[in-house]
Amino acid sequence: MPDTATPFRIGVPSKGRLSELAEKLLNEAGLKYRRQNRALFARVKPLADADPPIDITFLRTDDIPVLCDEGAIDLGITGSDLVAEADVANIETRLSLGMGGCRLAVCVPESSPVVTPKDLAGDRVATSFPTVTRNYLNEHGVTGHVVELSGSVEVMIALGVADAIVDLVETGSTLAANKLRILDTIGSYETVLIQRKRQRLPKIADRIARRLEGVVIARAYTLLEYNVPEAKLAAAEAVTPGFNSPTVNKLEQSGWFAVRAMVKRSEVIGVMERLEELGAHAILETAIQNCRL
Ligand SMILES: Nc1ncnc2c1ncn2[C@@H]1O[C@H](COP(=O)(O)OP(=O)(O)OP(=O)(O)O)[C@@H](O)[C@H]1O
Ligand SMILES: O=P(O)(O)OC[C@H]1O[C@H](OP(=O)(O)OP(=O)(O)O)[C@H](O)[C@@H]1O
Ligand SMILES: [Mg+2]
Repeated sequence: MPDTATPFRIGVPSKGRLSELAEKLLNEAGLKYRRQNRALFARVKPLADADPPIDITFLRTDDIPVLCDEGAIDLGITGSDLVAEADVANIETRLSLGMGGCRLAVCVPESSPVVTPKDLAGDRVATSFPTVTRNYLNEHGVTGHVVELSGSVEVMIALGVADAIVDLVETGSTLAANKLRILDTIGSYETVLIQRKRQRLPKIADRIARRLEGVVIARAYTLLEYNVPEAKLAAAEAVTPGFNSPTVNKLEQSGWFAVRAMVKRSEVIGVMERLEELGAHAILETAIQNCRL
């Protein structure tokens, strides 16, 4: 019998760049809460009367994978880089949340003679991602000394503590400011929803994941509507295939069709220009607040 007395716990970052992003995402998915000063929990209305209460649990971002693995929280919002670093067995990624994109890179001074990862042999590598770093060095058959730190890794070469670093890169401005260059990219990461492999309350977890998925898709897509002559309809549908398929309706004006389709936000300007070139008229873009597909 599942333990329905214990609240359903969602671990979210208590501070830092992901904290507000996570709160906004959960709010848009209908999970609204207010954190009282520095409280550890904030209660959300249950999704259904019979459900246990849902507690948003405010944690260090890097602790969320471990606490999910230990069963202290049922779902967690954290960085997939931190999931890789935690390297725990009982969790899985349920959903990419379309935010917090970044890379983990091996970086060396701009003036360094190092050209390939093998040139790092015997070097000191400073990082706050020791597990990922050791795995990377092993994969490349390189023995190096990993200097484990909790932050401000980018200054360790200048401090004479390291010959290279493994750190997160988003815009590259920290590297430039410290006269560092990327030797190799270990991986790309983003913010994810994680869950225990054996869910305590799977129905609630599924419902929350579906709500978040609706918001994530709505943020990534926009709705495009336009009118197009029959002769160009097939070409236009190829430009706007939609999430599954476009909606097409005959217009009163003979030989013309109205098309409505979801288009990736990142592509919509180019799509509108291609439709215009095809002879489409009344091309309208509408934001999608939420969706279920
Ligand atoms: N430029 C970035 N620097 C650090 N983390 C980033 C960056 N871009 C995205 N992220 C994501 O945010 C996570 C770090 O969030 P977290 O809140 O722990 O640290 P933070 O926002 O850097 O705050 P602080 O480092 O001050 O604790 C990373 O693990 C990564 O998934
Ligand atoms: O490529 P960029 O856009 O410069 O971002 C990467 C930098 O951002 C993070 O540091 P953060 O700002 O989180 O400070 P921290 O070192 O205290 O975590 C990360 O540790 C890098 O140093
Ligand atoms: Mg940081």
